[in-house]
Parts: sequence; C-alpha cells; structure tokens
Amino acid sequence: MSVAILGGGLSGLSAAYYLLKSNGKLSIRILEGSSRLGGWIRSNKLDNGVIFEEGPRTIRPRGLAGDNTLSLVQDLGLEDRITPIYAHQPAAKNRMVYAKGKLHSLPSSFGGLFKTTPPFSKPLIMYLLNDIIASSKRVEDESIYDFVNRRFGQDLADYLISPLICGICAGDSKEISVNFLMKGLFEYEQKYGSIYKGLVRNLFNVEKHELSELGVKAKREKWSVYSFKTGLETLPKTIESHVRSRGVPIELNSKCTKLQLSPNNVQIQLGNKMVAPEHLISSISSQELSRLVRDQHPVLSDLLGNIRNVTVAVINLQFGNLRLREGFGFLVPPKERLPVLGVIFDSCCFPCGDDRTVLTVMMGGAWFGRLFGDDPGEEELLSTAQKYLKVTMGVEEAPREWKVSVLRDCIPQYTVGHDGWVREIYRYIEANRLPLTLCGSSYHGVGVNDVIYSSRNAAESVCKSINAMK
Ligand SMILES: Cc1cc2nc3c(=O)[nH]c(=O)nc-3n(C[C@H](O)[C@H](O)[C@H](O)COP(=O)(O)OP(=O)(O)OC[C@H]3O[C@@H](n4cnc5c(N)ncnc54)[C@H](O)[C@@H]3O)c2cc1C
Ligand SMILES: C=CC1=C(C)c2cc3[nH]c(cc4nc(cc5[nH]c(cc1n2)c(C)c5CCC(=O)O)C(CCC(=O)O)=C4C)c(C)c3C=C
Repeated sequence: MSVAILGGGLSGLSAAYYLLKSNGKLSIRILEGSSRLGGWIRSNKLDNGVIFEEGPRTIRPRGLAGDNTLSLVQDLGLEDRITPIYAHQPAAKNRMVYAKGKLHSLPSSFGGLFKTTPPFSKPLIMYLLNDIIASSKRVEDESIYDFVNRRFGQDLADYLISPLICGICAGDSKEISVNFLMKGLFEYEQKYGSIYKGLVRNLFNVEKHELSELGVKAKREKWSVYSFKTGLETLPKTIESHVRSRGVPIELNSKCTKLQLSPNNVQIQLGNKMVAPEHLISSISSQELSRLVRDQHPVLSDLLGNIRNVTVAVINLQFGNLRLREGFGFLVPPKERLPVLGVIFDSCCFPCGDDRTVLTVMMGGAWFGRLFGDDPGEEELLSTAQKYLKVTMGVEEAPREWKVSVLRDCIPQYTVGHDGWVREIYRYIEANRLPLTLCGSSYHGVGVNDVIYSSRNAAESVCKSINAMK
C-alpha cells in the first residue's frame, strides 16, 4: 500500500514516524511544498550562538498528548538534549500581563487566590465563587469570553482569559469557542448547572494514564515546560533523520496545487507532475486543503474553509544586558488596544550568557490586517516592536541583532462552531469513502503535543483500515 503525506512540518514528519512504527511494509513519501522541513518550527542560530525561535519555543510535558511527545522524544534518543524550565524557576512561576499602564504578575500559588492583585479588583477566589450563584444557560457552543464572563465575571474574561487566548492562538477570545480551552468546564455547566457542581460530582473520576519513563522523570523533577539545547527545531530535524534513514523519500519544493479524491483514487497535482498514491494523509492547514479540493468537493471545501488561520509578526531581538523583571514574559489583554500580543523573555527562559538579553515581540494575530494592512514593511514592524518595548518595559536601548518574520496564516482559530465543523468534515470523508486522513493543527488542538498526537491517530487509523482490508 502506498501512502503520501502532504506537508513536511512537525505533523507530516510525525505521521511518517508513526506509519513506520505501525507498519514497516508501507510505501511512504512526504511531499513538502517549500524548500525546507519543520513548517512553523524554525530555530535560527546566530553567529554568536544565540537562538532566535521564530515559532514555538516550549512544549508542555503534562497530559496524555504531552506524555506521548515525551515517549517520542525518548525513542528518538533526544533525552539528553532537553532543556527543561523547572516549576521553581521564575520563568515558570512568573507569568505577567500588561494592563492599565503596568506589568502585573499573575498569582502563581494557592495563597495568591486570596489576595487582591491588580489588574483584578478583588481576590481571584471571589471571581471563582461567582460560579456558585451564576445562573446557567443552555447553549450548543459559545465564545470563551462569554462563558467566562457569565460564570466568573468580566475582569477574569478581560485580564486572564483574553490574554491567554492571545498566548495560545493569537486569537480574539470573543470569537474563540469555549471548547478550545475549557471543554470540560463548559460540559459541567451544561450538564450540572454550574462548574462547581460538576467538579464535586466528578471529584473521583480523574482519568489516569500510565506515564512513559521520561514522563515519570518530568513529573519527578517538576518540569513546567521544556525545549532542546539546540532549539525546538531539533525535534523535526531528528524525526527527519529517523524517517530518511528508514527509506522514506522526502520531496521538497513539491507544492500540491490540486487534489482529486474519489473512492480508491488519489491524484496529487504537483505543478506539472501528478502523483497517485493509494491513500493520502494531509497535514497541511484546513484553509490550504480547502483550496485544493474546491473544484471537486465544494461542500467539503466550505467546511474546511470555516477553520481559518491568522498571521503573526514575530520580532526577535538581542540586546546587551538589560535589567529585566524575571519571568516567562507578558501578554497584553486586547482590551488595552496595543498592537502587541505579548513579549517572551527568551533569555530568562533559556539563559544565553550574562551580557545578552533576548526578547521576542509578537504582534497581529486576529487583528493583523486591521493593524498592519496586507503587507507591512520590516521597518514598520521593527519600529512598532521597539516603540512598545519602551512603553511596556522602558527598554530604550537599540538591539544588537534582530529578525523580523511575518508568519502568514500560521495559526488556526477554533471559533464558535469548530467542533461541529470537524465532525461534519469527518462525516463527509467517511460518507464519500475518500482515501484521506487528516492531521495537523486545524482540527484537534494547535500545540506541538496536539499535532504529534493527531499524527499518531492518523497513522494508526490508516494502518487499521489496511489491516481490515486484508
Ligand atoms: C508564533 C507561534 C508560536 C507557537 N508557540 C508554540 C509553543 O510555544 N508551544 C506549542 O506547543 N506550540 C506552539 N505553536 C504551535 C506549533 O508551532 C504548531 O502546532 C506546529 O508547528 C504545527 O505543525 P504542523 O506540521 O501541523 O503544521 P505546519 O508547521 O504548518 O506544517 C505544514 C507544512 O505543510 C507545507 N505545505 C503547506 N501547503 C502545502 C501544499 N499545498 N503542498 C505541500 N506542502 C504544503 C508547509 O510548507 C509546511 O511545511 C506556535 C505556533 C506559532 C505560529
Ligand atoms: C508570555 C508570553 C507569550 C506570548 C507572547 C506567546 C505567544 C504565542 N504563543 C502561541 C502559541 C502557543 N503557545 C503555547 C504555550 C505557551 N505560550 C506561553 C506564553 C506566550 N505565548 C506560555 C507561558 C506557554 C506555556 C503554557 C503552559 O502550559 O505552561 C502553546 C502550547 C499550548 C499547549 O496546549 O501546550 C501554543 C500553541 C502563539 C501562536 C503565539 C503568538 C502570539
């Protein structure tokens, strides 16, 4: 059986890894549209040794998907190259928001719940207790902003949840579905009338899963998040070597321009070349897949097109030694109406020498077009980043090194209705018996762990259907 994987980002590479693991006899090829692998993961190493991460920089070790990634990391022999941020370090404990003209640390301990810490106007526990008296409302889906506002109050929606959504999908919490981040809590409200009642009824129903060896170590050593000493790109690069060494051909500069899919038939147009595998795993964004199937499957195309991506401007900067408040960085609540989504203190997360401070300013996301138009110049983005570093942190120094990147359509938005569209997409593929399996960040989670897990599920489902045909 021949399987083609569309896209050589982390999920496409992971799909190849898991296909090999499940069935060594498959003929697998990866078709990547650009001239490099890794997709949005890119760790640019400067001549002075500093690493500018353009996309993701940390991975969460917790949860089923987090542990799955740790197993993969261990299988790839990357254990010794991990660099964790431990729970006791400032980068784990101090997460900040910029609001009302100041940087504020968010409470990071149980005790912190009982104190009034600005920008909140009362102790966090008071917002949480509001859930007990808030009336419930039966809805199919709603925005995470509306849900939190209803159950806990506007302060929490504005100053906690909205910036958090910026720091996970660069999105507008007034558009993002509650199921994106709070599926369990939303289900408790819908089923029991309040979150608190749901928590009490399910106190002993905590799902436990056995941890991998590295998962046990991460738990014992209290890793908050982790990366790799040579940057996060180490992960896709190592998967690439792994799959290449096992004979998987990887075809770069092979952009698919059209797809024909019918039962038992896949035709992939790559410029003026045609490839016809028996099955296709698509790891590209739903937005891109929507364009490729539009002529033949307009209904599927519309469903896929509902899941749109937003653009983020990433400005990596290296200074001499700046005296910073220690922490992971800060996020800016959209209510503040600044053009900045947040700033990451890279050199506090992963120190790179006493005389160097590395920061990353991220801008745009759901507001990119409104703020910067279609095609802002590098200078405009750099000067905006510098202007707001001065406003928020008082940084007046000029950077010694910098890099401006515009990540076009880099992150999907799970807006209200997302879960329903994903169900419809799967139903369409099944009803029309299309030889197509989906993975990547458009459907079941946008993080590194989610996309690796989605690739594992995709690969296992392909192998299962092959076995069923035997
Ligand atoms: C700014 C930013 C910060 C992030 N930070 C974090 C973080 O800290 N932690 C975390 O867990 N996650 C983070 N993420 C999310 C993480 O980067 C993604 O989950 C992950 O990189 C998605 O990988 P992917 O392979 O699914 O998609 P992609 O990286 O988009 O890969 C898709 C690949 O398909 C190729 N392709 C596209 N169209 C075609 C075509 N027509 N034909 C052939 N090939 C095609 C592309 O060139 C690309 O290589 C961040 C994302 C961004 C943008
Ligand atoms: C503090 C500043 C942060 C900025 C600015 C930021 C931007 C940003 N992040 C994503 C996507 C993801 N980030 C993820 C994790 C994550 N991000 C921050 C902080 C900032 N992000 C932290 C502290 C963490 C770790 C959270 C934790 O669990 O401890 C993830 C992974 C989420 C997961 O489920 O694992 C994603 C995805 C984008 C697109 C972005 C651009 C503005």
